[in-house]
Amino acid sequence: MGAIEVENLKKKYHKFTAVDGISFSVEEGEIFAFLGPNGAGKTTSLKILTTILHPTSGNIRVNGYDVLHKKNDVRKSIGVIFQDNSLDDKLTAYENMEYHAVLYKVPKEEIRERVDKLLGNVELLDRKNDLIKTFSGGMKRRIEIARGLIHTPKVLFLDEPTLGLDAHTRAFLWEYIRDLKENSNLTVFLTTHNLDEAEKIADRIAIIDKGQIQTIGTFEQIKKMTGTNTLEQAFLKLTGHEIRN
Ligand SMILES: Nc1ncnc2c1ncn2[C@@H]1O[C@H](COP(=O)(O)OP(=O)(O)OP(=O)(O)O)[C@@H](O)[C@H]1O
Repeated sequence: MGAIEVENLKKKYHKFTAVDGISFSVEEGEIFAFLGPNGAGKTTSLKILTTILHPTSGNIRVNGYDVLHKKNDVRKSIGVIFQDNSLDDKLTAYENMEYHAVLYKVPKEEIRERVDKLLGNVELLDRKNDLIKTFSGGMKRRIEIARGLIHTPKVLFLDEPTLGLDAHTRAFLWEYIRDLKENSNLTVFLTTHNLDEAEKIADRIAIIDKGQIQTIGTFEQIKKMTGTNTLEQAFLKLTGHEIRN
């Protein structure tokens, strides 16, 4: 059984088809990237996989749980980091993490240790008692990722994880995500329109455009299948040059 299994997923917003019958699976411990231009259907797919949105049709399982009928089981077994900052600016880093831990029923006696360890991993332990409103965008994203791991999820979903971050924070997060995979067998599903991001951290990439998967494979397989030398060339070959709205 894959960590994520998707069969013929469709999502319509009224008459507009945002996701048009996609199928794929992600193995446990794999880093899988959904790479696509603006409006491709990446965020819509991620919201369906994380039970935020209802699909129009399709069979979707995450950690073996059906996203329509076992919502709570899915939610308990995943961590999700969306594009928008979802931290409470008026609370400290520690309090934001603690709040999330309580919500996810982390045993009370384990909370302090887990928070400290995760804050240490993202190099923000010394700032744990500072208010989030004093943090930079990159620091907030690091806290969000640490927070998303507090209940030891089996699958981590990241929507454009490094959008708007500087090169140092991007490199740090890419390395951190790879470390998580190596050391805890975490499965990672991320959306991105950053070719570099997909190439640097994903084990496999699905190129999605106009609601459909154009190709799936490793970076090397995609280059071979498209007869190109770089992911950028493959991407443009598969998705064309037209600007998306
Ligand atoms: N609530 C909604 N109502 C109507 N249309 C929507 C809604 N949400 C998204 N769409 C449309 O569905 C399509 C896919 O959007 P989605 O946000 O999934 O794309 P994306 O690949 O994540 O793009 P981006 O990289 O720009 O975030 C877009 O054309 C978008 O305008």
